[in-house]
Amino acid sequence: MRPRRFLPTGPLKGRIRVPGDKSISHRSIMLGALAVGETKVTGLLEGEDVLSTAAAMRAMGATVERTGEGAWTVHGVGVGALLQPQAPLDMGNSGTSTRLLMGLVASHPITATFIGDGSLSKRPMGRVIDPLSTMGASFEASEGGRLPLILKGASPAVPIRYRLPMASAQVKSAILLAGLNTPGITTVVEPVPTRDHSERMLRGFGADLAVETDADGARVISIKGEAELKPQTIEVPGDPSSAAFFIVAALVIPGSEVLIENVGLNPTRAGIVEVLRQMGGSIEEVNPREVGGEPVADLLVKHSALNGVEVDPAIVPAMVDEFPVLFVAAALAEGVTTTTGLEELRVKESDRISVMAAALTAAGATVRETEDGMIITGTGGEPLPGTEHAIATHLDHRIAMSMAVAGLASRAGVEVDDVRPISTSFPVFEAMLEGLTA
Ligand SMILES: O=C(O)C1=C[C@@H](OP(=O)(O)O)[C@@H](O)[C@H](O)C1
Ligand SMILES: C=C(OP(=O)(O)O)C(=O)O
Repeated sequence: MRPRRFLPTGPLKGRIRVPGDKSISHRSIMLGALAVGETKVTGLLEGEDVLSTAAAMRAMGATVERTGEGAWTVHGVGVGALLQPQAPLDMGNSGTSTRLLMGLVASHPITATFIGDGSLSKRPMGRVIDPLSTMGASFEASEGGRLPLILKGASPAVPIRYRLPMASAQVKSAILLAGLNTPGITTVVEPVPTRDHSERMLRGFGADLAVETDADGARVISIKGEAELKPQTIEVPGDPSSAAFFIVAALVIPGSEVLIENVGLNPTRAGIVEVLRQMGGSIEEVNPREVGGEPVADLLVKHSALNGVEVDPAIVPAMVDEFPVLFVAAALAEGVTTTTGLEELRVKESDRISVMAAALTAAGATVRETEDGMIITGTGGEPLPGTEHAIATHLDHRIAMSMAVAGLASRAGVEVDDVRPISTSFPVFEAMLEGLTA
């Protein structure tokens, strides 16, 4: 464990460029590994989660190489040609790697064992085991459908039409990726839209994928199997989930003004910007453009007096990973912030409702945990008192970074028990913070 106390700071000033989007980075390597020929990726996130995906694709036959900072090449094997891995696939802390790769393996004639760290081994995999079993894959999972698990792929797999029982881009993507090597048409019905990077990128790689809206307003996504993917050149935009920590820090620390360059603003991801603006946050989009088929802008963020809001549960999937840091913003706002519809937060790297409620309480904030959310009464801009003892982050990078931001806006600082998990998604977080406070 590497504990650290994040101390109160003066204004954040300067410009930063956050690392590449984690979701797009995972998918760049996976799809590159299924295309015959050379895929070139720039701006790849070199976090541990993405490195787990890279190692797994190597173990299944692809050549995945780093050629420079964030610059990678992938030589793929072709859809249907993944090789039998010779050792268990270690997914580390990464739910996305695990669930998406389970989809890929499910329709290949190979068997793979998936293992992970203490956090990942507690997370539910039944949500992908169910649809992938219907497609013909078989599973030997640990109790409750958890890792470690052994997955035997089906060849040929059977196409399905599956209605998502929860809002999850990982489950959607697992089924679509399984559909790539399944004869016929595989369909996912998505009542609540979630991040659409898989759809955009599968199309970009040449898969035959259609998206329609049914009579009830659900998205119906169909992919034609036995696809042939063509290698691509991909520029990965900056990760809005990483930018969120610095957006909130700049908003809550008096005198701050920060320009965050190259932030991905795909509408299925940008909910945090919308909610912080509703709270009164000054976030200006400078130089809007397209990068890698995704909308991107530089964000100019200035310290603002924030007000509590009632967050519309319909926006939850578009900011599902940003709630921990939103709770911090709410704890420093004027008035009450209410969040509902957050049940999915309980099955992330930690139970992000309970863990953040405990951490913010320890830092002196006024919060009440509910079954599906949190009600927070803010300080009206006064710093939080801070923590006496280290708060428990439970191997959850987003808890560590959110409470780091809370520490910057506190009187005594906030101590987190372990900052190592930060490198799963944002290895340069501490260095960037230093740069802005120097
Ligand atoms: O598809 C993806 O890349 C992701 C989907 C989300 O998970 P769920 O699908 O479990 O909501 C998100 O929390 C995760 O960080 C990345
Ligand atoms: C939930 C997250 O990631 P994953 O599910 O890939 O572990 C996250 O990064 O916040």
